[in-house]
Amino acid sequence: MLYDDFYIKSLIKTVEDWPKPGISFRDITPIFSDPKGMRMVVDAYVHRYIASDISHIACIDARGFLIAAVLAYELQKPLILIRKKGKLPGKTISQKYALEYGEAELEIQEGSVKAGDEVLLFDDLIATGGTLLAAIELLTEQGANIKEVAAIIDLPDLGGSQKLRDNNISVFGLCAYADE
Ligand SMILES: O=P(O)(O)OC[C@H]1O[C@H](OP(=O)(O)OP(=O)(O)O)[C@H](O)[C@@H]1O
Ligand SMILES: Nc1ncnc2[nH]cnc12
Repeated sequence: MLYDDFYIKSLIKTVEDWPKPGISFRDITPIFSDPKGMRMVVDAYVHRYIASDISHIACIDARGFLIAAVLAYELQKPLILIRKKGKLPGKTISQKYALEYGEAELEIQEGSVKAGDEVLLFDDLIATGGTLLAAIELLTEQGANIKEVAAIIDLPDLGGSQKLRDNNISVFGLCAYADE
């Protein structure tokens, strides 16, 4: 199904002053209750990555899991979960970070990637880029290469996608919300 930016944006709802005053929260959950929207988003990523040489798809807790799991299934690639602190059993490596509306800590299981792995890192949204940069640190610390970062929404005014590009990370955002 051909990607239609207008259609996808008609599904994404903006909630003002949530979870904190001053934040315009871009709610992607209606995409998942709309089979056409879900198909359109998944197809856009399948089309982009079907012929690429990615070896793994990594994704970030929690909204990043939703599309990444379907994409990993479609592309038949192993899926690596990067989770909020305290959720993964066994030996983990963790990384603290700041995001648009708070602070948190991400973890990955030790040995989930290795040198030579070509990872597509997926999250739902790029704001300040703090979350993705922390995830990149966890993956590269174990020797993996970040082939590309993909997200449904980019908020370029918050500087995250530029910060990633400044760190030589390739970034693919499906749709963008710049200051309207
Ligand atoms: O670019 P940043 O400023 O770091 O913000 C982007 C992150 O913020 C949201 O995650 P959140 O921690 O709210 O988690 P959730 O997916 O569990 O709702 C979103 O899903 C991204 O991961
Ligand atoms: N403005 C925003 N909307 C939805 N998720 C977010 N994560 C960080 N900033 C966000």
